[in-house]
Amino acid sequence: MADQQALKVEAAREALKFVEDGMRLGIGTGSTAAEFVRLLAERVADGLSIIGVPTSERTAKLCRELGVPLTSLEETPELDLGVDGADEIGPGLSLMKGGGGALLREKIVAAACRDFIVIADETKHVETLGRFPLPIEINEFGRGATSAAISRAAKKLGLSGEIRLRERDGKPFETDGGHLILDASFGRIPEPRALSDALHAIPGVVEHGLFLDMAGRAVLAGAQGVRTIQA
Ligand SMILES: O=C(CO)[C@H](O)[C@H](O)COP(=O)(O)O
Repeated sequence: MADQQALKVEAAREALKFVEDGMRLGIGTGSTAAEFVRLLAERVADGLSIIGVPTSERTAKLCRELGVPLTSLEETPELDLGVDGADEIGPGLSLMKGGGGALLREKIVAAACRDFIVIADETKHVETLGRFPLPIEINEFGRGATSAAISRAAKKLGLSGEIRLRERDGKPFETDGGHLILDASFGRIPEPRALSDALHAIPGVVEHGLFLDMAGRAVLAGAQGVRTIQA
């Protein structure tokens, strides 16, 4: 089996072909997006002129270290192309994201992009979303009530499972925006749009990791090579 990190590099390399001189880019978070940043930095060092909005403090740090010029959505509210990884890629290029905890900024940046490409190794391509727990970013205040409301809303859609507060080093994981993350192990999510709408209706839910109708293309790298799927 091809090395997974090498496949991430191949997907990132393919996505780089869509980057043109002068573009304003949304730059994703995670190990696959980091490979994209590394390759992008090489092109920038060779003279490519781009400007990027990072989707996390982690990505911003990597970009600064490698000399990728950055801007913000305040200075540059409209972007040409976003490139980011995903935890799962399902039917119609529906995505599950947020494994790295950056889902809120990732979604804001993706929504600001005219075109959005998701890059991944083939193992992320699934028939139905839900193998991976769904990350739900919530406000700290009232987190117990928010979690209970999520559970009730999910049940109405026939979904159930453990909803667990994400922790790091024994403490609640805090996002770049100062929020918390619940990881909801609902299992298969046959109707992600209905779940997305139900979650958005709950006070205390800041955002969730279902990215629907956002990706225009998926670049998937597997042992047989790299393929691109259009939405
Ligand atoms: O959504 C994300 C971070 O919030 C990542 O894109 C997702 O978790 C995939 O990460 P990786 O490329 O490391 O597998």
